[in-house]
Amino acid sequence: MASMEEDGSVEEKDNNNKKRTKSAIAVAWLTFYNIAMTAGWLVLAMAMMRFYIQKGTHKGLYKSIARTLKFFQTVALVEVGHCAIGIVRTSVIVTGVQVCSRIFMVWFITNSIKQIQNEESVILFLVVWTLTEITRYSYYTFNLLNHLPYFIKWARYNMFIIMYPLGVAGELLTIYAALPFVRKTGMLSMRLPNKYNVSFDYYYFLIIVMLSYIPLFPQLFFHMLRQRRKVLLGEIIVEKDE
Ligand SMILES: CCCCCCCCCCCCC/C=C/C(=O)SCCNC(=O)CCNC(=O)[C@H](O)C(C)(C)COP(=O)(O)OP(=O)(O)OC[C@H]1O[C@@H](n2cnc3c(N)ncnc32)[C@H](O)[C@@H]1OP(=O)(O)O
Repeated sequence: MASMEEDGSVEEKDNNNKKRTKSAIAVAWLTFYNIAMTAGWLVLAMAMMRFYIQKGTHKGLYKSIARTLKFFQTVALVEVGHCAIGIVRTSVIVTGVQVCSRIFMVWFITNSIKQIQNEESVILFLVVWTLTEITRYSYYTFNLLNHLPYFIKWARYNMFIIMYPLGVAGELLTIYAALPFVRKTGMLSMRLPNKYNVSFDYYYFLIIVMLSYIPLFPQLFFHMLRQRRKVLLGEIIVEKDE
């Protein structure tokens, strides 16, 4: 009996140790990830400023930062994995919509349609994303290190009130600017007849994507308002199970 109790407590200790080790690994990974992403978006911010100061125009700016942007925005897919395996307390759906819509904007709109890369709306969402991500990833980093300056916390949970609508405006205007090119070229579309017997019109798909902002954006925005109330005002918020 004594030996069983001993075994039990050894097993319990072992489990606790595993939990501690796992969370230590998770914390180490998240700290590394957030520092790398803060650095990445800072590099982007500096590259954009340097370009504008040197050239005095936004024309050509997207092209000059495209590789770095594609890399860091695509890496953000890892965040959906963080939620799925439970190392961060965030909804997979909220993160998935946020990350996928950004990746879609980068790869399937701005990168694929060269004619729109110099639109002001592209610069608008790029500046907004950059400011948002520098704040967000530095918030997570300092939070993990238990040394969170209040102004970063304040910025994380206040800036989105202006940045979110501005970012969405930049994205929607960019998709809108892409529509004539997509219609003219028939890019990424499949017309019948074809061997798969499938028809897909990217032009109408983009219109559906634009319309999907109407139900999805308020949900993301209100999610952030709830987070703001929780973190800045200390309100206890009971989230529905997903
Ligand atoms: C096929 C194409 C489909 C297209 C469909 C289109 C529809 C799209 C419609 C909507 C479009 C939106 C487009 C977006 C535009 C922009 O981004 S504009 C720029 C402004 N944007 C913002 O301000 C973004 C704000 N939103 C968010 O930050 C997101 O909601 C979020 C990224 C999902 C984050 O929210 P959430 O994680 O829930 O809140 P937090 O308070 O930050 O975190 C909760 C807890 O999780 C911890 N955590 C999360 N991530 C990390 C991490 N990387 N490292 C460490 N910890 C992390 C965080 O600390 C919190 O933990 P606790 O403190 O313990 O609660």
